[in-house]
Amino acid sequence: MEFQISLFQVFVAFFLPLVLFVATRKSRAGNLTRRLIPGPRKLPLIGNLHQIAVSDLLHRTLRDLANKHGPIMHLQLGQVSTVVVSSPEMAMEIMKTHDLVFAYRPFLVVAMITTYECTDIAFSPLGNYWRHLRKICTEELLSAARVESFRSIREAEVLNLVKMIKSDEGLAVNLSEKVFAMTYAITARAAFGEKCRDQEAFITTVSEETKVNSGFFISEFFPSLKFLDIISGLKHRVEKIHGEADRIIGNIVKDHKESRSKDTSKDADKEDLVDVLLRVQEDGQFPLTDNNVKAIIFDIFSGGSETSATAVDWAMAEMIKNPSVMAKAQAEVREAFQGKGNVDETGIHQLKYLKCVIKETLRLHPVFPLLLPRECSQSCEVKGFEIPSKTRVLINAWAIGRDPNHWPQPEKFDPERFVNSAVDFTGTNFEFIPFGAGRRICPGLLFAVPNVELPLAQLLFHFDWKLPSGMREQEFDMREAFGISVRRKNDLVLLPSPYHASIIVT
Ligand code: HEM
Repeated sequence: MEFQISLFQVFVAFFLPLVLFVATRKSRAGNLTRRLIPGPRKLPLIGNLHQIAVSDLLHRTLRDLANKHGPIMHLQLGQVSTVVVSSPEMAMEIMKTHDLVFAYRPFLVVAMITTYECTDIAFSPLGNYWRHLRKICTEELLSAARVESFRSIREAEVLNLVKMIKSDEGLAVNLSEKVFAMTYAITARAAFGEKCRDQEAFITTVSEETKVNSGFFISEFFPSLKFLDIISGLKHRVEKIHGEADRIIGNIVKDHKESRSKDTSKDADKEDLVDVLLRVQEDGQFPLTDNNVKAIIFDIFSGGSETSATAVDWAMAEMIKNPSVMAKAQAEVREAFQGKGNVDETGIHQLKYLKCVIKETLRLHPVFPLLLPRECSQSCEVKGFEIPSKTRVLINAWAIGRDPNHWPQPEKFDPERFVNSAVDFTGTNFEFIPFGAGRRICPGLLFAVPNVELPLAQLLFHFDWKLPSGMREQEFDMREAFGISVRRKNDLVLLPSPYHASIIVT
């Protein structure tokens, strides 16, 4: 990460004259909004880039700027005219009132490479192809019935996690590492079925690709200077990693095709996600190429694994910092599953307080603090401000979740605020949008929730948790790492002790 920031500084220092020359000729739409939407003063050519480069945690920098300039703010980021939205009211304007205009994604060089030319779900432009993919998600891939069909996979992998923790009894465990490995294993089994060749290699490559994608690409701010990504070697690095991931997923798809041609009688409820996509491909009602199938599987991996693990990680960290919350959540889960000695998904709906803990975690730590970037498809008036076509729009869900006008004591971790509250993350309460809202809302919500609930319930049921000796809650590290999705900067290392009523660990 330090490398990426210093690359930016080197860029500003040495390439500025070049930028001056090219950008004056190629800059488009940018300045149109200047007199219309408030924003900080801009420098020639780099605009406001110097103001956002002060920290690598963009959501925090943007919140500080919004506090000075307002909930709708214009920034000129190099050549890219950008509007940042930081209040629930403005978010509702973008994602509800004018959702059709703003449900586009900007063209990003790195996304072109890693998403098979934007034929995945997340970066595909609004249109028939994207609509069809979303339909496949709701009806087939990520439906409630499909998610339920993966229940035994989740239960088995979470139990594995519990057993692994138990096997290191008496030692501090790197919980982050183990939880990330577990969610990748769940997604891999749901996507590919029982262990398939190269599964481990695929997981390693995808997580590497996710890391590189979170880096700083000059072309994101200076689209006309794409060649600098080539000179810096970043484009080559992404292409290399993606080439390897493509080779592996290509083999997996090929193996699935071969086994389908031998056995055509697979029950729909036994299908893995690659099977589902290949069946849609075979049906032929909607043309899906092999690359389209691969692009969708990549989305499910990058969307499905790290996100849930990140949420579990932050929830455990917050509970360690707030022992009374942990005690209450633990009492709830132990009371509900006392007779069984283990948690399964049949009774998990009883854990009302745990659900509040998860909501509170996602309020303070939305996995994508700026959601995914949107683009305005045609000039549009929003609350009296004119946003020109092609403007990039960032929605600061992190700042919105901490808006003092909507959340009393916004910085406090207090799950009680969700007890007896109807506020939910399904995209109708714009003060709480960790999964986004509108047409582009996360289609993996039903898949994500049990991936967060079950591990947390099991971790709380089977173990008591504390910090390794010598570390106190007050000095516990809660820093965030740089990235599009925001993980903890340092892994969560905790000391577990087994619970006597557990049938697994005692
Ligand atoms: C805690 C877990 C998760 C969180 C917090 C989360 C959050 C988000 C957010 C904020 C967006 C962008 C919404 C917007 O632009 O308005 C998104 C999009 C998306 N998510 Fe998730 N997600 C999670 C889990 C998942 C899972 C499990 C899957 C798939 C299995 C998934 C697949 C996707 C896809 C494909 C998109 C792109 C949708 C589109 O552009 O049409 N996500 N997610």
